[in-house]
Amino acid sequence: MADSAQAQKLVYLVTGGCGFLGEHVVRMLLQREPRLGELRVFDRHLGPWLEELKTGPVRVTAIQGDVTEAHEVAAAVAGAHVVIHTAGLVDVFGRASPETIHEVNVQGTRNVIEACVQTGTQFLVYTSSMEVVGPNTKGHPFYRGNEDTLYEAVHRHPYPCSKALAERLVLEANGREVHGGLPLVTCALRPTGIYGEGHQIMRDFYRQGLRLGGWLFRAIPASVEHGRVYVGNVAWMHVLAARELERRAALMGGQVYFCYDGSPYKSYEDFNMEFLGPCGLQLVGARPLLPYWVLVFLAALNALLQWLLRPLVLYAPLLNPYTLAVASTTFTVSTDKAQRHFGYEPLFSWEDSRTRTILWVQAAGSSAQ
Ligand SMILES: NC(=O)C1=CN([C@@H]2O[C@H](COP(=O)(O)OP(=O)(O)OC[C@H]3O[C@@H](n4cnc5c(N)ncnc54)[C@H](O)[C@@H]3O)[C@@H](O)[C@H]2O)C=CC1
Ligand SMILES: C[C@@H](CO)CCC[C@@H](C)[C@H]1CC[C@H]2[C@@H]3[C@H](O)CC4=CC(=O)CC[C@]4(C)[C@H]3CC[C@]12C
Repeated sequence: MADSAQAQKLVYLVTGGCGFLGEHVVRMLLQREPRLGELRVFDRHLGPWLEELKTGPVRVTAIQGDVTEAHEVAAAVAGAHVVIHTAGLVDVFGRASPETIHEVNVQGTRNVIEACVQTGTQFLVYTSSMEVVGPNTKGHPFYRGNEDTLYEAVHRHPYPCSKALAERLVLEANGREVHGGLPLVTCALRPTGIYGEGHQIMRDFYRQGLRLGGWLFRAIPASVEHGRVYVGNVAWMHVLAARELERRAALMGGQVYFCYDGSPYKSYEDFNMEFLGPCGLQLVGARPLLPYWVLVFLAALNALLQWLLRPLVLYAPLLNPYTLAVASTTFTVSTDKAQRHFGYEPLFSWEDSRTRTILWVQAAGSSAQ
């Protein structure tokens, strides 16, 4: 019995499998999941890199679809053993409307859950976010917190609101009976700010620095610490969680886990300089060059301009009241819950993660010129 279970080949579905994190999850599954028989990659926009994966020993099926369309999700989920749901609209810059963010992140997640229930898929791993917890609207620091740390989670921005609602749906669905009579087993992983190969904001900072002659200017005090996590380790945690959900259903079902690794706690800007520095950029100023109230004013001005210009053009700069609040609030995680529950250890050391990211930034920068 145990032998036949071990020999069984499994069908995995990764929603959002062509995104920044999703691509790493897809590649990690192919490298590190020995029981993988078929890998379905579901995304609204399929990447051309998927073609090269189709020549390997595992069947890779690319499915162009929209998580907001229940029938498309149900068709993709049917027959899958495990779903890793990373698809989401990551927008804290006001590019999409609050309704669209809600539709993709909340209704999309509801569709995934219902598809599991209808088609008999038993295991669901959801990519949540640290934003479900905070920083809150009051700017309270979250210092070396874990999954049990008490924190006043109050959100107003559509993105964290949507992630919190979706996470709740996923956790509440744990234990629901799926088609065939077995219980659904779910868990949610909460990455902090992810970095690594494919990180668009890092690339944008690099290009901006190049345009400014190699300089970036400090805006946030170095004392504000952020916990960041390497994308390869986030992907690895997804693969392990998905694998162990079956064996450890009673322990892991309905649980949340922060995604963590050995990346150092630093301010957002100082952390980025770990990669941008070796690529030739310099961060000017030991302290912020502008007083905080000026940044608050500029962020508010950007929000006003975005609102005024919306009928004519999309104005969505990096700085707005929400991104300023997140960047200016300490949020660091210190936990071993994933290690205790399913044996997670980071696959990539900080040195490896740093080197891989630097190489990617260098390549991304040169391809831009
Ligand atoms: N980037 C970060 O620092 C963090 C991201 N997360 C979460 O990780 C997940 C992945 O985020 P990223 O890879 O950074 O974003 P991303 O934007 O690179 O990837 C999201 C993927 O979902 C797809 N997608 C979006 N709407 C869709 C729809 N309606 N139907 C089907 N596919 C759709 C996109 O095409 C994209 O490929 C998201 O759920 C996000 O909330 C959580 C914590 C931190
Ligand atoms: C004030 C600027 C001066 O240089 C810096 C602005 C940086 C911001 C754009 C980023 C600072 C913190 C980031 C967020 C954080 O890493 C947590 C996140 C989790 C998610 O689930 C999605 C992305 C993000 C909200 C991330 C977005 C960019 C920042 C706000």
